[in-house]
Amino acid sequence: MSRTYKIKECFYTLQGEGAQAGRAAVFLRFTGCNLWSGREEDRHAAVCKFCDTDFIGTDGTNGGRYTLVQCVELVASLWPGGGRPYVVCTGGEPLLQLDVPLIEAFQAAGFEVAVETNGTLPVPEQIDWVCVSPKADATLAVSVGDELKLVYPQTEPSAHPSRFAELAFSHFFLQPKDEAGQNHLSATVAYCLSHPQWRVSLQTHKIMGIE
Ligand SMILES: C[S@@+](CC[C@H](N)C(=O)[O-])C[C@H]1O[C@@H](n2cnc3c(N)ncnc32)[C@H](O)[C@@H]1O
Ligand SMILES: Nc1nc2[nH]cc(C(=O)O)c2c(=O)[nH]1
Ligand code: SF4
Ligand SMILES: [Mg+2]
Repeated sequence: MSRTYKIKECFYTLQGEGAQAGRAAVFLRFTGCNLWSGREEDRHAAVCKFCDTDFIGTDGTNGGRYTLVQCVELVASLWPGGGRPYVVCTGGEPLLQLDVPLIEAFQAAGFEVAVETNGTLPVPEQIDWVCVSPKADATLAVSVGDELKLVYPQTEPSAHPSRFAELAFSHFFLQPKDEAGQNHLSATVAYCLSHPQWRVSLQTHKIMGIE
């Protein structure tokens, strides 16, 4: 019996964030994270406290347990044809499950493979686009990638943007923290104006009203 991947949900949408914002993509959301259980009652004690995502279980759109072949079939079935097929592996923390055989199987099916990771786990070099989003209280294990996308502000000094500015990324983004009753946009704009290495990343899917 071959291994299975636990998938929360899988859907076709536009990448909302970062340097690839606006690009059509199949999102594959893996179940589970190493920085929060995903349960509201644990949020205050979690390493990562501001998460905007439900990544528990397999009950979302197209969720379930999939073998490698089934996973690739699912993702490929959601691509409409044309363009450059693109799959964004997210979660939860996708690198708890995403492995080299699955990455290479997506690529063999014609997909470019992206990952959204919290940067605490090693990143397989086969991945085509690596987005790292460091978290204040988690040790950063990744210092190279395509984009570093820091949720801002995180009040802890360990997550100040200056801590990441010298790392080997091609793009540096500050993404305003989406937090009930708070507006972090003006602080994000102000930091980017005074530190031009950084660009603003808006969560444009939320503005557009898509997944
Ligand atoms: C839900 S996470 C999943 C991938 C991975 N665990 C990570 O943290 O990068 C996807 C992206 O959403 C960002 N994010 C999570 N909660 C957010 C919030 N409340 N406001 C803005 N961005 C948020 C994360 O930092 C990450 O860049
Ligand atoms: N449209 C869209 N873009 C995204 N970029 C990163 C996301 C994520 O949750 O990882 C996300 C998401 O959930 N939806
Ligand atoms: S590391 Fe990512 S998935 Fe995990 S709790 Fe934080 S934002 Fe959510
Ligand atoms: Mg999201």
